[in-house]
Amino acid sequence: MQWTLAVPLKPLARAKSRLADTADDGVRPALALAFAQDTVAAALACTAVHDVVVVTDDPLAGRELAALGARIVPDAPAADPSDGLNAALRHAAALARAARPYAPVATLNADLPALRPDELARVLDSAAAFRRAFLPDAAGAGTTLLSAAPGQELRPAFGPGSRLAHRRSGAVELVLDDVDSVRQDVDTGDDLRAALCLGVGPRTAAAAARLLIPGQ
Ligand SMILES: Nc1nc2c(ncn2[C@@H]2O[C@H](COP(=O)(O)OP(=O)(O)OP(=O)(O)O)[C@@H](O)[C@H]2O)c(=O)[nH]1
Ligand SMILES: C=C(OP(=O)(O)O)C(=O)O
Repeated sequence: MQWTLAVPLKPLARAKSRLADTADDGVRPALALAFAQDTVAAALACTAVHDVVVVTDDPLAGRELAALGARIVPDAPAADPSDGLNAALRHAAALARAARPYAPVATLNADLPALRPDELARVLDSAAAFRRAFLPDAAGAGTTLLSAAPGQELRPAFGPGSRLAHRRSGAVELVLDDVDSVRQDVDTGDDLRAALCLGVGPRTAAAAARLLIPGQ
């Protein structure tokens, strides 16, 4: 099955605020961009992926991710600004549906710098059996991927506790071995160290080397 992926990315100056103790304001935007570049490059290299739509209002990230082959769309105006992420995802999913009505759609967070194309393919192949499905993040409370089969609404419920929210919404939780790279999002310094242990993409490796993280 050939999926369209919607990848949301917050403006870089505001992204990854929980990494402030690991990466200060001067370097965090570049680190957030590196995460997104490695995520999108791995997604585009996945055999199950037809195309990647990045939803972002950040001009630099838009240019860099378009250069990798992603389509860039701006965030939708959100009625509730605290729900900007879910509004952005509904907007991207609607655009994806308009372009490819019979294709399955999935969202993928932009902070998966260790993402491996083969592991993403396994997750998407499993998701294809369900109307809606999701993958919990490595920490266990969040979500890194939410999928919707053709004809199904995505109904994203990202935010704190989204694993439970997606489960309660009727989406099927995917329970898979050996897909750590799709689950390892990076919110904190510990997450970044865990991702480095899995093996990150080249842009994140270069950006993290500049942080001089112990143990690298
Ligand atoms: N387009 C868009 N993407 C968003 C928005 N809010 C969050 N995201 C993206 O959604 C994904 C999951 O968000 P988080 O893991 O909380 O990332 P974050 O908001 O950069 O991190 P914190 O500042 O630490 O909360 C990441 O890829 C973010 O860039 C938004 O309002 N618009
Ligand atoms: C927005 C989310 O990301 P995180 O929990 O990583 O902030 C989520 O998992 O729903």
